[in-house]
Amino acid sequence: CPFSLSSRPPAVVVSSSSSSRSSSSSSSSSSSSSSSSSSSSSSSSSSSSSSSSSSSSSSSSSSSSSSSSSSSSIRRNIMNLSPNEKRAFVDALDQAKRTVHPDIVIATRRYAEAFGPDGNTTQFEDITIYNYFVWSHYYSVSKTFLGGGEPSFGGVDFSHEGPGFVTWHRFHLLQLERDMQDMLRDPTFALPYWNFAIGGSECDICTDDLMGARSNFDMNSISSNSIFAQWRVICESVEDYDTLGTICNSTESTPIRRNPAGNVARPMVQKLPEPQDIAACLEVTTFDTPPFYSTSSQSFRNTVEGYSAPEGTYDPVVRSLHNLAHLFLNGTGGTTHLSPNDPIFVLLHTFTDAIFDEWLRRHPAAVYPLENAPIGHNRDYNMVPFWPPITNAEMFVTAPENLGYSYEADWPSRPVTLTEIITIAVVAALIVVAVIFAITTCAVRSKTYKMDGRQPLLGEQYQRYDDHDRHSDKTQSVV
Ligand SMILES: O=C(O)c1cc2cc(O)c(O)cc2[nH]1
Repeated sequence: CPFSLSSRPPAVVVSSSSSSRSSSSSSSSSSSSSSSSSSSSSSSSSSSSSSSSSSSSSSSSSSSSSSSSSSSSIRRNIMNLSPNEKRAFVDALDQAKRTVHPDIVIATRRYAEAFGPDGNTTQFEDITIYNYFVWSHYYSVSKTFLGGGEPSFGGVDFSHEGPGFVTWHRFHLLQLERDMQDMLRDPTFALPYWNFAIGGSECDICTDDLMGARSNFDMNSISSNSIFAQWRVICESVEDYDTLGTICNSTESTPIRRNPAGNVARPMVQKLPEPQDIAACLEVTTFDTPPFYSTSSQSFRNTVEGYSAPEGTYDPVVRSLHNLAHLFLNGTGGTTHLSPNDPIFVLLHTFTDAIFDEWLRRHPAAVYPLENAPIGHNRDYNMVPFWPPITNAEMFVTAPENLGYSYEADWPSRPVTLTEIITIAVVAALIVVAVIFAITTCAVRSKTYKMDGRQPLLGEQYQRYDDHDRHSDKTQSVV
């Protein structure tokens, strides 16, 4: 069982309550059947229970990644949820924000100080399910403390700018989804997604029934009608972490900041990606290319992450797809060490994962780099800070068949190129000419035939008969 979730991330210990999770990366069962979700302490029972995704038709035809029978949860477009389902999802997130994680505690000091000044006082804390989701992302991007007055080293990122970007965030979401399934006692609970590739400068999910509208009083805040206006962020004291060598703890501080499309200093991030950007990205044929970094060209991973143009060409000033959606949010959700504090992070990343899954489906021979990727990003490396160990390779598989979830999604088709338009026009013209030729030929033949049919009975034959008579041997008798 390579990623049983009954345990903890590195530098984190399991609390006494143990849940009996079972999941297998190979068997596609994500149903955490016998989940003991002892939502101890701060759990306030939010009303509704499951935002379980019932049926609902995936609209149109195109290539929707179909749900397989082996999938126990179906991730759907949040805009397609019913009002009750929307409310249930928002409530479930809020419940996760307030429910202490039944299995995990976080380390608040580095290993050297993990047992306290007396060597006997462990420096661990309880943390809520949602805040653990925030903490693990922070931990993966945090700088390395070097001590001795040296500035902390920021050259390591376990979850971005490398092939592990897609696999790391996939497991990150899966862990949250399973924790929430346990909390809700609903193994079919599924995280929805935000189709951020809608172009324009409107945040369609920024409404009070979903992720919170903009406050009327502060451009950078969430409306007080939204439950998310009550949320407080963790991991804000980066200065301390980098200079004192402390680690983010579970202390909550300020409200979420968000000002969609409001970055006046950077017009390029005032608009969301376009649908055709997804189509172009899905056509990039190679999963990742050397140097397996944010400078990679013709790399699907770097394209969906958003350091390349949608067609796959690296350009240092370009921000597209996932990165563009983060930067568009312009606030908590646009800062790497804080971004999951804004719950839009969940929906932005489920959509990024949906693109990854569709790409895997279309490129079954895809290869994940074995070596030469940044630290933590090689195929068989464990992803930091997840525990028990789970490798990138284990998440590089199609979700419906292997991981127990699927996406209900329609994918935009690539716009037709000028060359294709010209080719189509030429072929169409040739067909028209051929049809006209065929019709004309038929018409002429039919006319000839009709004229033949109107030949008088005494025609050529008789003339020939006459001729025959005229030229034949006169000695022959005529009957
Ligand atoms: O500047 C970027 O491209 C950028 C910001 C940002 C924030 C975030 O939380 C991410 O996960 C990625 C990211 N990229």
